[in-house]
Amino acid sequence: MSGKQHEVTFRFLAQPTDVNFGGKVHGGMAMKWIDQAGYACAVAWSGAYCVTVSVSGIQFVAPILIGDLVTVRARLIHTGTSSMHLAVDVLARDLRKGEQRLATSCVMVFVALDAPDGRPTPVPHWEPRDDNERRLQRQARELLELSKGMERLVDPGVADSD
Ligand SMILES: CCCCCCCCCCCCCCCC(=O)SCCNC(=O)CCNC(=O)[C@H](O)C(C)(C)COP(=O)(O)OP(=O)(O)OC[C@H]1O[C@@H](n2cnc3c(N)ncnc32)[C@H](O)[C@@H]1OP(=O)(O)O
Repeated sequence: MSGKQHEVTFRFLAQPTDVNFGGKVHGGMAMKWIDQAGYACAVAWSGAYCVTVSVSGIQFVAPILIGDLVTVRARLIHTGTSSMHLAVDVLARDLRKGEQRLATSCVMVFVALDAPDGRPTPVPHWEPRDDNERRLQRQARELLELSKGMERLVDPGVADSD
């Protein structure tokens, strides 16, 4: 069934174990949910084991509180040969008031592997279907160029410096 499902949504309640001393969900917890939803979306699209290679432009725009209904939505916005670029949004709803707000968003890149410790393997091609998806695909390509620029800033000797 690879190449069919381009979107995955998780829904659950924010729990006391997810929050910090201020009563707000830890940024790291939100990132874990984002990684899991992105992983599920990438595996569903590719039909292969996938690894995270980058997370870009992560923004924490509103807090998530205990008891909020959390929605994590990951959707495909670009495919390369073995890579899948996903927009991931985290929404929080106060169930007493019914108001939903955007809490966190980012763009992630996953790569499909031919085995859990294997090499990159091709994924089904994804085509945008409307102007909004074409805009998101353009942004994914721009972020990829920025990401390549960041890679050039990494000191290749850093792994030997300890
Ligand atoms: C047995 C089953 C177990 C199941 C279990 C279930 C567990 C259920 C819980 C799951 C929870 C969540 C799980 C999340 C998954 C992880 O968290 S995985 C852990 C974190 N990630 C990693 O360890 C990945 C480490 N990186 C690598 O191993 C290597 O970089 C890779 C990914 C194999 C790529 O190797 P490479 O030599 O760079 O390959 P290369 O051919 O040059 O590039 C491949 C593609 O990557 C792209 N790429 C490389 N670097 C970048 C970058 N910085 N930015 C953008 N694109 C990039 C390239 O553009 C290329 O794209 P395409 O042109 O093919 O479309």
